Amino acid sequence: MTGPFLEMDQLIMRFGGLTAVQGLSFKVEHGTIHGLIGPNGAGKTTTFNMVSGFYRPSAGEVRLRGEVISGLNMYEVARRGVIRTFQHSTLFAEMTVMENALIGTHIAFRPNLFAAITGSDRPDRRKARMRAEEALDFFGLLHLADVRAGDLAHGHERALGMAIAMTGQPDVLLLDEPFTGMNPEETGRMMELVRKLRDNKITILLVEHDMQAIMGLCDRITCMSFGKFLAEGKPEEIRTNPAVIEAYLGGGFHAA
Ligand SMILES: Nc1ncnc2c1ncn2[C@@H]1O[C@H](COP(=O)(O)OP(=O)(O)OP(=O)(O)O)[C@@H](O)[C@H]1O
Repeated sequence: MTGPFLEMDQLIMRFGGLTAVQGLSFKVEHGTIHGLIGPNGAGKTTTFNMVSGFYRPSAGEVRLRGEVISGLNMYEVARRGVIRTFQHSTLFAEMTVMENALIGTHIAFRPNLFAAITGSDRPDRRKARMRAEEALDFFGLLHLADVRAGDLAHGHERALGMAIAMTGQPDVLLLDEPFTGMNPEETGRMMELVRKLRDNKITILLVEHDMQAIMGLCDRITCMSFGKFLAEGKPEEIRTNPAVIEAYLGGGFHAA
């Protein structure tokens, strides 16, 4: 691999007259947990959407291992190993935990109608089930495999969202506010799991408002404000950066 692992280069996103992201550049190193922070409306979610292929940038590029991935659709981006979770739950409430996890595996195993008719997709289906079981086990959900997703406790629901993303075997996992609505115990447990993902060489880009979680988890943090790059550094550098503190003033920056 030459150059940085994941690179955002001069990203611009315009919505009509509003420029939500204005020339944002930063790099994410392989195997790290990289935080993206900024006050409300700074452009974090829009940036995520450009990285995951949900939005095509108005200008600029996202590169993975030097290959341009911006402009590809979400499915193509996922096939290259970049998979996101959503801020709000997108589970199928009426389906079981296992069924939800199996849906995630379809990102990796392109469903093939012909193979399904002839039965030649059976090994794939077995592999998909193994992968789904592995992901559920990793997130401590295997014992809940037959429970309706809609009946899960909030912490388990968020964990299932991550397990679904993991069944796609990402190299890069984009986590959008994974700790929202979690109690401190659930947050602590989830932080441990995110560290374990990093131990397994998965690169994490994390948007999160819980500053304690961000500061405790991230190797590096990029802070944006009004759609622009503001600062980058290690958690302790960001916590004490005057420009970052200023950007958050009035917005409730409680860097523990
Ligand atoms: N689809 C859209 N159409 C028009 N404007 C949008 C759209 N999505 C976001 N915006 C605007 O772009 C700006 C950045 O929004 P974005 O959601 O990316 O910020 P954020 O940093 O994720 O905020 P928060 O922390 O509140 O989630 C905001 O002014 C928002 O209103």
